[in-house]
Order: sequence, then structure tokens, then C-alpha cells
Amino acid sequence: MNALAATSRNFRQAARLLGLDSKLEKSLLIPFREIKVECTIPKDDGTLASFVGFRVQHDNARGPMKGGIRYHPEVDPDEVNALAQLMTWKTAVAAVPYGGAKGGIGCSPDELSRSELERLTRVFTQKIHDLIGTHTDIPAPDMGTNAQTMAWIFDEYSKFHGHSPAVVTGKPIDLGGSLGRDAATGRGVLYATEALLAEYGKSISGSTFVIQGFGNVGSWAAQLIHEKGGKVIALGDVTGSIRNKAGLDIPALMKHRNEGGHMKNFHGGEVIDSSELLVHECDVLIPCALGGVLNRENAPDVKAKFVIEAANHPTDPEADEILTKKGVIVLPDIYANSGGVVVSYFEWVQNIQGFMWDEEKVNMELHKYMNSAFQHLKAMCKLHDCNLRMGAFTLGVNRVARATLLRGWEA
Ligand SMILES: NC(=O)C1=CN([C@@H]2O[C@H](COP(=O)(O)OP(=O)(O)OC[C@H]3O[C@@H](n4cnc5c(N)ncnc54)[C@H](OP(=O)(O)O)[C@@H]3O)[C@@H](O)[C@H]2O)C=CC1
Ligand SMILES: O=C(O)CCC(=O)C(=O)O
Repeated sequence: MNALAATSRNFRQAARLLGLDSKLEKSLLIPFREIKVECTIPKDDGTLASFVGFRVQHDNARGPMKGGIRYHPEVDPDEVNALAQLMTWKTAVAAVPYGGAKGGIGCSPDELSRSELERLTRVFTQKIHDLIGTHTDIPAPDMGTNAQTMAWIFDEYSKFHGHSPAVVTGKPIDLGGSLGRDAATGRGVLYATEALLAEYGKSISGSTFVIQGFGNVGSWAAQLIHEKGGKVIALGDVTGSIRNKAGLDIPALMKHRNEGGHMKNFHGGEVIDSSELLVHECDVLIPCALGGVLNRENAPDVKAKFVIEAANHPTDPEADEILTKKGVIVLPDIYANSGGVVVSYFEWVQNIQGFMWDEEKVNMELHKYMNSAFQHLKAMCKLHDCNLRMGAFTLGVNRVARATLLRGWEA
């Protein structure tokens, strides 16, 4: 089942639990707007290259649409559609005043030079600039993009619309980015994991962790868990996977990575086959890379007691069923990785106010938002006698449905 079919299935299940009217259910599922553009750029060698870019704007009942832009070879319209829909439910779960959107360009960022990436980002922005904006749709980083990508979008957009820092979040601090945004998704993962473990009388410091992905989300999650005394015993990225039963030295691994080293050349760990990573013995498994990595093939062998979905849609529905039957507790993406969009919201607010918060305030507010969402999520689980994923979906879908009904249907 692809990501869109799986996300829509979860939505329909939540709509049924909530007893939503069928017309409303249908209208909430259909995206507001789907944009597909061709982006042709001159490569550094003088040849031309074309890439397809997408932006799906799913829903704006609760506010401007919000969501990241992904650069990855596997970007396709159905996946972007699913990720945009997830953003609608995620912003509602987090109680930030946004709808949902997502974008992507089918490309391999590692195979493009910095100037090719800049040209591609600027051409994409030229093609979508009149459909995004501070009060319509606000992009942010996702896989394969970063603060520099956001700086180019902000600059290109501002050529058409005047100085507009709040059109994107996740910007460099020097251009109006928020302190704490770079770490925010990983920090939110830490706060969400702490809240979940506490329900079971456990804590970060007494637990072992396996993390897939060592990019923005994975590396921050690993560092913050390590700082809190958690033992990260295995970790992997595209270049390979390693383990150390005594706990990996995460600051040393960060240094190794920042100096251009590959995972498998890190001396503080033993190389393992990447297929072993997700089924490695541990208390808590945190996928922080691609979607669909937990599936019917590997789910029966998962040994973790808790899965924290830091990636978007890492667990396909078949794996979800298998894990539930095995008694594995899965903390769903639309709550677990919402720290990124929460601090994006703080960045947008700061840009509009023209006032910068200190990092302590950002982290304190993030903690409040994550804890409050967890309490509301738990209440929905109790009300509908459902698991955490359905608790999060019913919470998000109900808030969007209420906003839609309050705004009214009459033309
Ligand atoms: N950035 C954000 O604020 C948010 C991100 N997310 C989600 O978190 C996930 C990660 O995003 P982010 O950290 O920003 O992305 P990055 O591009 O910064 O990092 C992605 C990481 O995943 C690794 N990776 C890619 N493919 C594989 C694979 N097949 N096997 C193992 N590792 C792999 C990459 O390895 P390598 O470095 O070797 O290429 C890299 O370490 C995505 O699902 C994203 O949608 C969710 C909410 C917010
Ligand atoms: O920070 C944001 O606006 C969105 C981040 C994102 O794309 C996500 O949460 O999946």
C-alpha cells in the first residue's frame, strides 16, 4: 500500500470513529490544490537538466498551509500528497494555527553542485511564487533541504513580493531564522519520547535506543538522547550502519561525520548490515529517514518495545498491525515529529512581530506544546478506546473538521 493509500486509510478510520458526515469526510480528503512544475536549469558543464517539482496544498481551514520541501530521487506526486495530508493533521494535533502542505523535487541533491542546487531552488520558486506566501503557504526544510535552501527561496520570493522573511521557516539565523529551529524536530522527539516512557515508568537514561538516519532529525535526536543519559546502541544512514552495545559516543560520531567521515569508518562501533538495524535489540527504535521502512517483511522481527516515528510515515499499515499484535507501542509521526513545525510556527511569529526570542524561551514553549499535545492525544485514546495513532488522527481530524464546519459551506 503506498503512502497516500495508507494515510487516507488512517484518516477514514478516524472519520468513522468521530462519526463525521460523509460529505465532510470526502471534502477533507481532497487536496485544496496540487501543483506540478518543470524546472530546467543549466548544469555547471553547460548542458541542460530538467527536474519535476511538486507542491501539494492540502487544507487551509485552520490557517495558512505549512510543510517542508523535500529533495530526493524518489519524490512522487502520491507521496507528496500523503505528506501534505499528514501536515494538515499534524498542525492540528500540535495546535498551531496552520493547515497542511508539502513539496518536493525529484532529484539527487548529492549529485548536484551547490550552484546547481541554488539554480534549481530559484527556478522552482519562480514557478510557485504566486501560490505561496506568508499568509497562504509557508515552506520549510525536509529531507535533502536545509537552511541554505530556505535562504534561496526567501531571496527569490522577495524579488517578486518585497522583503518577506516569513514566507519560509527554517532559515539561517542571520536571515530571521529562529534559535532552536535546527534542533527542534529532534528536541520534540526527545520530549515526546520522555512523555511516552514516563507513562510506562521508564526514562531516557535507563533505556537503549536504535536510530535510523543521521541527518537533521536523527543527529539531533541522537545528541539530545545521549546528553540525557540514553544509550544509543546502533545507528545507520545511507553509507552504512554501526553498533556498540556499551553505547555509541555520539559527540565523537558527530565530529567524524562533520569531517566528512562515513558511518562504517567510525572507530567507535562495529559495522552491521543495514538490514539488521531496524530489528536490532533495543528498548526504543527511532526511524529518522525515509517512509515505509517498517513493513510486513521486517515488522515480525522488530525487538524494540517502543517505536517513535521521527520520520514521516515510516510504518506501513501492515507493519502497524503486526507491531500492535506484538504489543509494540508506536508513537505516531503526526505527534512525534511535530517539534519541527511547532518551532517553525515560533519563527513565523517572530518574523511577523519583528522580535527575536532567546533559545531558552523557544525550547520552553516547545516543551509546553509537546506535553499539551500528548495529554490531548491520550484523552482521545481514552475517549475512542483506540491506539496512539488513532488517538492522534482523531485529535487532528476533529479539530480540522470543527474549523471547516465553523467557517461554513455556503458559496
Ligand atoms: N527536518 C525536519 O524538520 C523534519 C523532518 N521530518 C522527517 O524526518 C525524516 C528525516 O528528515 P531530515 O533529517 O530533515 O532529512 P536529512 O536529509 O537531513 O537526513 C536524512 C537522513 O536519512 C538518511 N537516509 C536516507 N535514506 C536512507 C536509507 N535508505 N537508509 C538509511 N538512512 C537513510 C540520510 O543518510 P545520508 O546522510 O547518508 O544521506 C540522512 O542521514 C524525513 O522523513 C522527514 O520528512 C519530520 C518533521 C520535520
Ligand atoms: O517546519 C515545518 O513547517 C514543516 C516540517 C515538516 O515538513 C514536517 O513536519 O514534516
